[in-house]
Amino acid sequence: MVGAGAWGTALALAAERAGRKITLWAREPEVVEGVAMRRRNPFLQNHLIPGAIKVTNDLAQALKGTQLVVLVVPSQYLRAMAREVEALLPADVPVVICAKGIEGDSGKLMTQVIADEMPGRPQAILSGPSFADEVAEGQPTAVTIASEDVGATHETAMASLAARVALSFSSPVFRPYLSDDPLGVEVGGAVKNVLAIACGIAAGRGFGSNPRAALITRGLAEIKRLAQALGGRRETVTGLAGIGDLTLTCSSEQSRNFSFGKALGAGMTPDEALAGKKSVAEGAVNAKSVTALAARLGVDMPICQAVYAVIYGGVEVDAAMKALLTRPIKAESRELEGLISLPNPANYDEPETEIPA
Ligand SMILES: NC(=O)c1ccc[n+]([C@@H]2O[C@H](COP(=O)([O-])OP(=O)(O)OC[C@H]3O[C@@H](n4cnc5c(N)ncnc54)[C@H](O)[C@@H]3O)[C@@H](O)[C@H]2O)c1
Ligand SMILES: O=P(O)(O)OC[C@H](O)CO
Repeated sequence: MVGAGAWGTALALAAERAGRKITLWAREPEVVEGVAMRRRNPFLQNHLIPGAIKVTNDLAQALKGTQLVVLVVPSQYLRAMAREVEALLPADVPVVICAKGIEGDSGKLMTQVIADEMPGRPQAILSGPSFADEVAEGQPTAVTIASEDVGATHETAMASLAARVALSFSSPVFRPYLSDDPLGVEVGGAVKNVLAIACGIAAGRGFGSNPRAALITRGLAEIKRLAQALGGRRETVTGLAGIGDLTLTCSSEQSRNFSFGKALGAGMTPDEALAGKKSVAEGAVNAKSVTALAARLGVDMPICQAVYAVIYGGVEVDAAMKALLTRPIKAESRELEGLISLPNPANYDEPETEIPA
């Protein structure tokens, strides 16, 4: 397990429950010390880590003899980490990507980052609605594991990397589903972080259930559009890694992204809301990469753009909301999308607030 933040640690516990032998690689000496001496990780404080899980900050030692590497560092660090791992790992050992994000500078998906840095290496992606704390606690959780080699037949699916990874984690409390659409799976994971910030903002502003339901539903339409533009399938977006994760993170204060948004909605600046946080609110980074990628592909993602405008454009929450709600009236269905655009009378008295792209 390369990365011993909350999620790497929870996945180590899940795999240990599934009977695997785990070595946890941690970047921070205090994490190694905490796990080795007290069986506690400061990133996931409430859970005892069984002695069978080894911990080290020596990457070569962690990778020695391993049959599967699970990469669990945040998306902005994945490229550098993959480069380090690649130099130490035999070519045939597969990797599982667990980061949810799109790379800032390049706009690349995590699978593309791995293809750049670990060319030819078999890769799978694990995503879905899964708070680390609940997985660590052994609460029932279902995730999606995707790899391109799942194929269309029983034989190819059974022999796929996704199936092998699923067996590595599967236990009576952790149920993986297989997918052959890594792209659709990862777009869901990256964009839901930004949408969770939007829902947090609405909650922090004091709004209730109607705005949240609207943001989740229209946010899902944004995920679908981006996934499809990149070659993923709309259908994948209705699965655990799409609507499942979106529903989870948009409705719980356990989500770091939702909580970050809530602080913004309550009036904090982005810097104030992020100050002193050891854990990641990846959507804050992804608001930039998602909107840049959408602009490059010509994909309409107004909610993500509004979040970007609040975090980076200095746009006030109320102005961003009004701008979203008073856009031209459009059709909801896929078939009519793009055909209808009515001037919105709700916008008649004031010029529309610009949401910078
Ligand atoms: N926490 C969850 O509930 C959860 C669930 C599913 C997926 N994820 C995803 O897993 C990934 C890891 O998140 P997390 O929750 O474990 O993180 P975390 O916030 O708990 O910990 C931060 C992690 O970032 C690492 N880090 C900090 N600076 C680094 C650097 N320069 N280079 C490499 N690593 C560095 C730390 O070592 C630590 O592992 C994210 O992409 C997240 O979206 C998290
Ligand atoms: O706390 P968040 O918002 O990073 O969400 C964690 C996981 O991605 C939930 O599936």
